[in-house]
Amino acid sequence: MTVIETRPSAPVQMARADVAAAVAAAERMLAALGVDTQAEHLRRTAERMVLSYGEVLRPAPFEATDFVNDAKHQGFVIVRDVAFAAICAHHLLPFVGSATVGYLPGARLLGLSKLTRLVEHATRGLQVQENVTQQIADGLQQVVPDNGGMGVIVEAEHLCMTLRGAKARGASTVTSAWRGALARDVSVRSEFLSLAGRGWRP
Ligand SMILES: Nc1nc2c(ncn2[C@@H]2O[C@H](COP(=O)(O)OP(=O)(O)OP(=O)(O)O)[C@@H](O)[C@H]2O)c(=O)[nH]1
Ligand SMILES: [Zn+2]
Repeated sequence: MTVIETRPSAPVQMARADVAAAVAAAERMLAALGVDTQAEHLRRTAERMVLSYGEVLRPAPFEATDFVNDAKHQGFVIVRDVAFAAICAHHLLPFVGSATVGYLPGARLLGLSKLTRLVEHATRGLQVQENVTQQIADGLQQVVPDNGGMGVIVEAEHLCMTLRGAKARGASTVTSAWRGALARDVSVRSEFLSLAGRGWRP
């Protein structure tokens, strides 16, 4: 069993964060934006901001329980539509969506919930969607190294693109990662897409 630790490169580590300094800075930022930080609803907002970011940015380690593949299952194992919310590295606004993650097992099977935990783990930190997609695939490779191939599809709405800026309401971004047989063989990839329920999409 592999323990997936906090990524050493995770940009935010609250253990190292100076919460008091962050609250003071957030207070100053709100005041500089013209916010009345003494109004009743806003008095503790700087502190809540800092604690909220601390909570959503830090990946929690987990144990990737695996089992012997005693039935010698050779078909795909796919968990579809794992919902997530992440924070974008460029604007610190959320991007919200879902991931579909699957692999062709070898001698070991991964506990199904661990596929969803890989998604949760990859969506902590200040992130961009392409990195989330690759990190889910990298994590899966780490916990089931003898897999025959894997596929990851991530779809999300970026609030930095829909709430502000381009205001592209309804636009979603799709990213994919293919490894092993799925990278080599278009028919294996097509089977994954059809099982993932995305065969009808470009
Ligand atoms: N590749 C990639 N880009 C992202 C992601 N999240 C946000 N961005 C983009 O990061 C870019 C930042 O561009 P800038 O021109 O520096 O920022 P900006 O002036 O706020 O740009 P606009 O959003 O176009 O108003 C924007 O095009 C965002 O859409 C992501 O997950 N992946
Ligand atoms: Zn953004």
